[in-house]
Amino acid sequence: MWCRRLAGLFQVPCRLSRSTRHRSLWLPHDRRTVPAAAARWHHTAPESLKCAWQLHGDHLELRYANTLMRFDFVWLRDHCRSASCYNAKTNQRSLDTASVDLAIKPKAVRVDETTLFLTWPDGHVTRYGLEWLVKNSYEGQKQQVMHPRILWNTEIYRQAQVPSVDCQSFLETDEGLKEFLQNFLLYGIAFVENVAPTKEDTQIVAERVSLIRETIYGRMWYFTSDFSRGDTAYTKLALDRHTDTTYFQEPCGIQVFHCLKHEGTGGRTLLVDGFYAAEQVLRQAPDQFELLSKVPLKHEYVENVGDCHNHMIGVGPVLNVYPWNNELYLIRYNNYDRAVINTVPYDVVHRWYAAHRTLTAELRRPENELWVKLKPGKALFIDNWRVLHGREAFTGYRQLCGCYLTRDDVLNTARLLGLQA
Ligand SMILES: C[N+](C)(C)CCCC[C@H](N)C(=O)O
Ligand SMILES: O=C(O)CCC(=O)C(=O)O
Ligand SMILES: [Fe+2]
Repeated sequence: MWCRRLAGLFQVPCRLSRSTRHRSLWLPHDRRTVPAAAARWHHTAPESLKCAWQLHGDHLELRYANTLMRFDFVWLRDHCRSASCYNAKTNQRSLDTASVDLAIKPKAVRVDETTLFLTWPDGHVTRYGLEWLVKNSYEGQKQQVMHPRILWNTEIYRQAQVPSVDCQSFLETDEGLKEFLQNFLLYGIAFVENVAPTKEDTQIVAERVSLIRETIYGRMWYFTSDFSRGDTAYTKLALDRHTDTTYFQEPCGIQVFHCLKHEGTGGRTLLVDGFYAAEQVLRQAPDQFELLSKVPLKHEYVENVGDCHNHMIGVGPVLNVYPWNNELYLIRYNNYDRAVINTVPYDVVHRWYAAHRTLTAELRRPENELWVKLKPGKALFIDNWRVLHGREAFTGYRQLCGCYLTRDDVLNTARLLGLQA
């Protein structure tokens, strides 16, 4: 069980070609409403290959825009967009799904050039635009990614010459904010330049994008190497690449850093695209990728320093993928904060260590590392679900401020500006 390939990991999108072996089943067009018992192909126009459908005992099969879709009858009843089933003002379902007979079947089905019509046993009629069905069907979704991204190594990122946005245009124009967010969504990092080097100004910049996520570290935090908290971040030591708050059930979505002061040497910031590294693992060793996406483990934060007493535990795999299309959406990688592994039997744990090693080797390739020196005025936003950060050891006084953002609200802002997020 543990080692089974992810179903459809390499599956090509479910598109129907003309040479499909079902071809002989595609029967000529029939415009009449057909009783639900009919199990043969119907076309919307003679010879039309654009749209055809067939009723089966427990589902409707529909071919449209080169996509073969299968719809469960309860699904078709549940998503009815008629005024009594769906409130178009609030975009909310009014239908009580629990009142739908699980054995429901349409009494009659008809398809014209644009629309599917279903008549239910109680006489209720449901209509679906064929375009809507392609967009909203499982098969349609499977062919799409949720989040378009450009995976990068040092070379790819440098070649792309992604511009930083100027603070004024970021704060005052929608175009500035949109350009910033587009880069952030594509690369998982983005910079704002010419921010006044104070905590208050950093907060204004952060709040332009999202709500601040308050955590055990506060809302807006300052930190320096004073060991005021029981964590290596509050020292001058180097920090290897990691994502933050892996010990939360939902790790923070975005991290904002703004270096307010550094009088000394070292202290450069390291950035690595975790999804680029994970993709290399998927190519080289799909079984290892799968293991990393299936084996749940704990990360933990235990703190007892001064007045700070905290014990946080987060559970989840290193790689988190959407089950319907295997798209990676979250990497939890922090070897400092990884807890005792007690959720995995011994033979699996050994294979997990091997998989973790493969991923670590990719994450540590020098050609995947982006080193930047954060300076006062330059605020950095990091997608903490994707891009790992670290830092070089340093000397002297160094002060960083920043905050975490709630991911939902960053994506909300992006969608309102018309971006796919
Ligand atoms: C950013 N700030 C200094 C507030 C907190 C640092 C948290 C460090 C912790 N080891 C983690 O990786 O989550
Ligand atoms: O000091 C730094 O540059 C980053 C430290 C760190 O990893 C963190 O605060 O999350
Ligand atoms: Fe960190």
